[in-house]
Amino acid sequence: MSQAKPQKRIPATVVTGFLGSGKTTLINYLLKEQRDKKVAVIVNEFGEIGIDGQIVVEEDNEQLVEFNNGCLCCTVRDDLVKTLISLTQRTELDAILIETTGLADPAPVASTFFVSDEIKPSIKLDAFITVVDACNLERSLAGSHEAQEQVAFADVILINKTDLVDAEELASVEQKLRSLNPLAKIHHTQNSVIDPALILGVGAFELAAKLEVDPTFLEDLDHEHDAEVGSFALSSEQPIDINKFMIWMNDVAMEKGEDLYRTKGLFYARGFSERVLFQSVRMLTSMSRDRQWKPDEAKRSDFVVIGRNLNRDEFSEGFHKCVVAG
Ligand SMILES: Nc1nc2c(ncn2[C@@H]2O[C@H](COP(=O)(O)OP(=O)(O)OP(=O)(O)O)[C@@H](O)[C@H]2O)c(=O)[nH]1
Repeated sequence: MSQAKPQKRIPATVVTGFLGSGKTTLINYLLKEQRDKKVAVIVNEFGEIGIDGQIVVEEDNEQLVEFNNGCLCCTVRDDLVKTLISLTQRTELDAILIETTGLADPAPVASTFFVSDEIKPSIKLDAFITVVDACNLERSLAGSHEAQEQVAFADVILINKTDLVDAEELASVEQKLRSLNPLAKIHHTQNSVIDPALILGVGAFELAAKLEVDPTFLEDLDHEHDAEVGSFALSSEQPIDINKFMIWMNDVAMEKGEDLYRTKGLFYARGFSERVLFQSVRMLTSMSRDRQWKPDEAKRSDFVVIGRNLNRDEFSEGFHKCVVAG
């Protein structure tokens, strides 16, 4: 009897970053480097004419380009879902790249992948890549909420235009980014040149991979800084009542959705033989079973919270109320 072939889920990579940071340069570079692959590109721009789309098309007609006029984060999320569905039906794709406008709020784009049952079986959000202009980071962050969110949401950050800053400035840019997003992988680039393997097919949920390599990774995560956007980690070695946690976090997400950008956690949950993965994007929360705990592994829960003006003590209190009393 022949077995049904499991459906391959196409990885989708969202490229975000502030105006002029080097997103189109990156997409073009990736297309050139991936000539042997079938890659679809969705370019999202304000305005009637898709300039970036025209720049991206180049001469290679193996690759598909779709346009959305308007901003992905506000008006055209339905269009994004429709475009993604049509892409999966049209051809066997190896990857999808989505370039957002420099002014995009990343949360609604991310949430598209969480909420749409139509695209979930065939497309997976692989990673959020945020391209940062090393020369203009401070200015962009100061002037734009979206720029802060793009950094806070990133799974991978490219500090681009390194040719325009000296080593000291570069170190300070990196420190600033780290304080806003301690989880993201950071790479330095010039003209967005990077090994595609470092940004494509990396898996959006970086926390699990990082903890495999370094279980103490989250221990130094608390940062004291003035920025409105920040992050902290909460941990416990005692089991968590995951139902209680979900109820609490759903309430918190509803109440603070505007300021709670993103959370990610791996939990030692009572009654589960697997690690439990929880993440949220603004008001949307999701939970799933991860791999089995290994026999020699110390069970623990680590939960990372990224957002604006969040009170760590309040979160810590709520979190520790979900710890099962020993
Ligand atoms: N000096 C320097 N210029 C760069 C680098 N990377 C990109 N640029 C230039 O920066 C400008 C903007 O690059 P784009 O790739 O169009 O930036 P973008 O993020 O797509 O811009 P928007 O679509 O406006 O948001 C272009 O003129 C690029 O050639 C770099 O590493 N160094």
